Amino acid sequence: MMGGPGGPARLLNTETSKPQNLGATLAQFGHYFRPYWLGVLISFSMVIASVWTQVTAPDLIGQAVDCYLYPNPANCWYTTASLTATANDRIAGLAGLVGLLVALFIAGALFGGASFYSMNWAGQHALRKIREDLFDQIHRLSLGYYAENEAGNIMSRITSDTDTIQQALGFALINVLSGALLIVWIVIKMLQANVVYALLSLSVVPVMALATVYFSGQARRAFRQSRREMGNVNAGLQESIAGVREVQAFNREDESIEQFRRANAANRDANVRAASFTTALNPVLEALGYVALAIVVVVGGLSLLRGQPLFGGAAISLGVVFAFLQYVQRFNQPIQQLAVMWTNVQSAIAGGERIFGLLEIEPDVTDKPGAQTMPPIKGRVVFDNVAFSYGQGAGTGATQATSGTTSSAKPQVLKGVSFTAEPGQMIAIVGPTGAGKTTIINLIPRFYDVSGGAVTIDGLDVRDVRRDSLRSQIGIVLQDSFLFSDTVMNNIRYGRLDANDEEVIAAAKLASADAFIERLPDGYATVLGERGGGLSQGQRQLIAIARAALANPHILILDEATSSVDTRTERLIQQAFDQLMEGRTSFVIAHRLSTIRNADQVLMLKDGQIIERGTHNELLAHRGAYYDLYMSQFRREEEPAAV
Ligand SMILES: Nc1ncnc2c1ncn2[C@@H]1O[C@H](COP(=O)(O)OP(=O)(O)OP(=O)(O)O)[C@@H](O)[C@H]1O
Repeated sequence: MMGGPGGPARLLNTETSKPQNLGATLAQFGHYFRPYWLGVLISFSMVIASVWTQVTAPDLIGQAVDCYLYPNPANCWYTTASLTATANDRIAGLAGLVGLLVALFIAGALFGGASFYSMNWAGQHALRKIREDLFDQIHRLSLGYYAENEAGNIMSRITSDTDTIQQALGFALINVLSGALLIVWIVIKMLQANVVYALLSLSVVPVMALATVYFSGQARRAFRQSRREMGNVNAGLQESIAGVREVQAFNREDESIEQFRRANAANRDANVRAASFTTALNPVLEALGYVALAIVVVVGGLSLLRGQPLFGGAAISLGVVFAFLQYVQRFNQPIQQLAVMWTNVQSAIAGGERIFGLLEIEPDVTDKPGAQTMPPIKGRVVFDNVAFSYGQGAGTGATQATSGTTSSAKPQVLKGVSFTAEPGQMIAIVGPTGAGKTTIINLIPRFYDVSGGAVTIDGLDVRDVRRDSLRSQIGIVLQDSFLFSDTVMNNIRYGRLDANDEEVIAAAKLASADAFIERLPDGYATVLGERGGGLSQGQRQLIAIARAALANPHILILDEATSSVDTRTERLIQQAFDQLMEGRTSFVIAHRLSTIRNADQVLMLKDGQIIERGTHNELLAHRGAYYDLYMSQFRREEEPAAV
């Protein structure tokens, strides 16, 4: 639950101590942009062209003054017009220059538009690939990863972090690039025009830079915090929705709402903080911009009035003062933009870091290079001295590495488990809660890898075969199998996607699910609610059995429901299980006496070890732990039969 031990607080730490490697993150972005290099190249070229129009315009405005309005041949390079040119000639020349300026502005706007368009094109393509890779990675990560990381946080990476990147690629990056280029280019132009005047005009720049670094640094920190809090808000939301039954059953609505409110308030505070820094920067830079303008006017005006340059250096013309006014004005705008947009780019980089961090996690269960395809399974399953502890794989290890915690020795959940299931046998696994029953069945389809020993099927170690070829031959029916919000037909078809309607219905009949499905409002076309809402638990299990039957697996794994369903449904489920298990090697976490009686072998598990094994009758005769379990748990089931 939110705020509980090992909950979002742990993730918050994970994020805080994560190394921030700008170079590596940029390299990753580069990797995704490489296929769209042409779009990026066009975009960058358009940025250069657009900035060129912006630095050329002040020159032309200066020339309008020096050549036509207040002619000064020494500074007029645009035309050979002399001081004696008539007013009409000067007006005509000025009109031509204005026409050129208009053309320059139009070209600048077109270049600017083209740069945004091509960057967006490349960005959207790269982002699509990033999303696809994320989605693939979600499926590659092992169950161990999901046991340690909240779904809400993972969703936040996929949705809000990619959104941040999208915004940055959409406009912030181009603004930052063109702003930076414009500033450098203007500085060079100013220095070329008049070094002393340029240095005086630029004297506020260090103050601007300091203000920018301070405010954007603070904003970046606040943005980071805000994104982390957003992850917590999402995790809380997701948990509350998924666990709504428990929340209501235990009257924990107030606590749940309060915890959510706290995470939400922390997110709000972080956002307000981020906003206050980004908005405070603008007025500060604007004020400094006016100071720069005042310096240009005062220094330029005094030099012109005195007819000699102040502080030495080359003489200044009125055209140069006009050009400098333009330069300084143009200079202010991108510096403000740069600072604000840079925080956007920074938050995108931070989002990228988190996304690439997720993409870089090596799943702890992967196919070996050159792993072979599992041949059709005959069904001999051997556990050979299997040991297992949770949280030892590479994927979960990576999480620990990023959280900075040292991995302590994990308790062994299975110790020296050995047994053999012959083809077609039914193995019932019994034992107290937490004994390791689920863990054993999780090792057969290789949801986790053993820490010691080996699990082999028909003599092949499950680690040596491709997981898809292994899992496609194993059917699993859990107590609460996941049903999708789709039709009943498609939910069953999930077991084998190429099955036709007749095959689906045949599987439903085998699972004794056909009768109740036919009674649903739209029969097989009935759309189920999320997680199979609208159906009883027994009905959901019957659909899950039909799904497994359709897959026609060689090995079956069944987790019998502990909660009681009505006797009729119970009988149906039992029949369905029996039908399904026929001729297949089956492993059943057994909660019903009838299942255990039918089992070829009963494995009695305690604290991760098999403490007794044999058939039901053999174990009863042994009068050990199984006998005690039988007396306390199963005897009741037998009594009515005995009457
Ligand atoms: N993902 C996990 N990470 C860490 N420990 C786990 C994880 N899953 C289970 N465990 C621990 O492993 C032990 C065995 O759990 P397992 O689920 O196999 O027991 P079980 O016999 O199936 O219990 P039950 O009958 O209650 O389902 C327990 O102590 C449990 O706390």
